[in-house]
Amino acid sequence: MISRKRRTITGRQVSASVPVSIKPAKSRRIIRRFHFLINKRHILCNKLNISLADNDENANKTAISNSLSLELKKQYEIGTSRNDMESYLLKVQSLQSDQELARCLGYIMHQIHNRGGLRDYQLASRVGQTNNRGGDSSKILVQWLQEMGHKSNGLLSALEIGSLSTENRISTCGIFRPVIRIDLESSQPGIQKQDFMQRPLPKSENDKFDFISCSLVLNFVPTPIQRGQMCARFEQFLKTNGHLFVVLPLPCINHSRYMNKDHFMQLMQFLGYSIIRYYEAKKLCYILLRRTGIQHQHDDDKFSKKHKFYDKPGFNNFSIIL
Ligand SMILES: C[S@@+](CC[C@H](N)C(=O)[O-])C[C@H]1O[C@@H](n2cnc3c(N)ncnc32)[C@H](O)[C@@H]1O
Repeated sequence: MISRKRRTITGRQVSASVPVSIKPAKSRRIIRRFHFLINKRHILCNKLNISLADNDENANKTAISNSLSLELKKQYEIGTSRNDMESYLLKVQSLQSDQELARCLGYIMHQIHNRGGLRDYQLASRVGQTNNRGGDSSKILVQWLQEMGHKSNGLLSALEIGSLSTENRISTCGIFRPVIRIDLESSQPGIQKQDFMQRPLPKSENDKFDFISCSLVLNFVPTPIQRGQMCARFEQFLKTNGHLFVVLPLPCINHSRYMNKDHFMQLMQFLGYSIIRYYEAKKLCYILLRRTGIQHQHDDDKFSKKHKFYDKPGFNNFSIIL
């Protein structure tokens, strides 16, 4: 159970202190719906030749208003005819006219940013972090750090990307001070609204972090190239020998045509990390890496292209390209 400020997932008004609980099936539905929207957004942007270099709402609005679209802005700002738009979304691949494509994109933006799509997605994810649903993923990180001899003396700085709560173990364990928490959409005080890809670069080694946590964020990033850009960017925020904690849904690693555990590890080694810990749970995999700065060499196109490792029915297309 968690506290939430504005409304329940069904739209009912609640006071700040009323805890909200969402049944697992409903959480899954919200999360699936959100991934459906960002997937369609990606297809539409490609068809419209709009480059959404990030997930930022304002950047999206700018990209959109520069390119098309009274039609699109109209949909974005007021949103209309839900049933029609939903049926359009199911056939975006076959839509041809820019006007139709722009209407769909505007509708998606409206759903994500104005109709609470991202907010409800975060809420569903936060409910998934409660103890009776497995707890937040930084529990594993803290357990590992304690095994490695780190004490609760607040000597290390941490950046938590995609932060949904100030109460996660990373914030309460006492090992880290400060913990800077950022998210595309701040869901509570203490979490800055910021896109990591737009975060100003540190000016000196001292401004860098000892730890970066990136739990269930890479899979949220819409394209393989943008995921690669995020992986490459961590380095600029990490002190030498600093640690990076990555959590991914297990199917990204064990059920993708274009990714597996070895390939992910080699990609991170190529970027100058060594692997410290790896753990697979039922649904997630947890990886702790240390930034050594020593890059492992590989064939030129090993990470700059997709390589098909498996071609089995039901596999997904998760990949990372540098
Ligand atoms: C599934 S939630 C995961 C949250 C939490 N870290 C966890 O482990 O459950 C993904 C979050 O990552 C955030 N996110 C995605 N891309 C981001 C970026 N470029 N910068 C900051 N936050 C980002 C999203 O807004 C979303 O709240």
